[in-house]
Amino acid sequence: MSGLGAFKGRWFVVKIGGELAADRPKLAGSVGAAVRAFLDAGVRVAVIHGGGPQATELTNKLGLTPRMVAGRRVTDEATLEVVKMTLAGQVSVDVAAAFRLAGVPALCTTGVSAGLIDARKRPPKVITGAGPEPIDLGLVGDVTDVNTALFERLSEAGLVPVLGSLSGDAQGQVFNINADTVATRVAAKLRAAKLFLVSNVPGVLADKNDPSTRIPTLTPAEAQEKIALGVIQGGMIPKVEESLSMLEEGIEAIHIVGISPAHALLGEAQGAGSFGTAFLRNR
Ligand SMILES: Nc1ncnc2c1ncn2[C@@H]1O[C@H](COP(=O)(O)OP(=O)(O)O)[C@@H](O)[C@H]1O
Ligand SMILES: CC(=O)N[C@@H](CCC(=O)OP(=O)(O)O)C(=O)O
Repeated sequence: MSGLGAFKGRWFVVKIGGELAADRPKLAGSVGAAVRAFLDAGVRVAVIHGGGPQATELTNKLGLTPRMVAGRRVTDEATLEVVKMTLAGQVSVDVAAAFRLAGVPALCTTGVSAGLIDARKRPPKVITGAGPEPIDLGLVGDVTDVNTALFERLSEAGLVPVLGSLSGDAQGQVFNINADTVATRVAAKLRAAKLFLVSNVPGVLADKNDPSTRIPTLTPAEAQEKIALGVIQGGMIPKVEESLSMLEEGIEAIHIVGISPAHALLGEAQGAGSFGTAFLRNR
């Protein structure tokens, strides 16, 4: 028995790092198969994907210079064009194809569509790991609202909403948002039973270069300490920070999990800390 039946009717939100979209059969056999199993158990699923590596690659090809600050992209007009081309283009179609392969009816779009994700420009902020001065990230947004009624309707129609992490406002402005951030906000608004951040690493590692050092569970205090000590760096910082903010909003289970082995996501859904890193409010 899978144990997933306990979550029937609840939402699972799954975030896929952009890097994972490149290998469609691998994505289908891991995340796709897990989402199929969630749906079969009556769990509602929403997926958010990134596309950071593809955006960086295209930025370089165009002779522009990518700039990341603590895992977030500084986004001027030209960079936003690149992010639109990659997230809403290449990555969206690759993810759609992988889900087709897995027999998952995914409707792939971005948070801009029908106001699924509403945002406003993020004001300059002091960013962890980037010095004491406030940083203006340009056309990067903060989520202001999630159209949960539309998520519900898509789910009731038998579809899995799959969103690239672009968002917009009613004035027609488009914003780039870190996909981990969008996934966290969507999970909170949907009151999701679980949020999974699926990445190229098996979880939070005590030594980021050694996959055998996965930490099965972390409390908020332990996670903050690992950021302060520099054990958690770069793209892992937004994942962990967003996870912690979500725990503060009262949601109990966030899991950072890898794409390998293929059954890691499904296994982690059935046993917290068995294949990834689970964030728990208390232990
Ligand atoms: N302690 C850590 N444990 C695991 N990964 C870490 C750690 N510190 C930094 N990282 C880096 O974070 C990366 C994952 O973040 P990121 O590349 O943004 O993933 P994604 O594109 O899936 O959102 C890993 O590839 C790794 O290089
Ligand atoms: C503001 C910001 O940083 N946006 C991200 C959105 C894509 C993303 O998060 O992609 P991954 O999940 O593959 O890292 C970016 O432009 O890279």
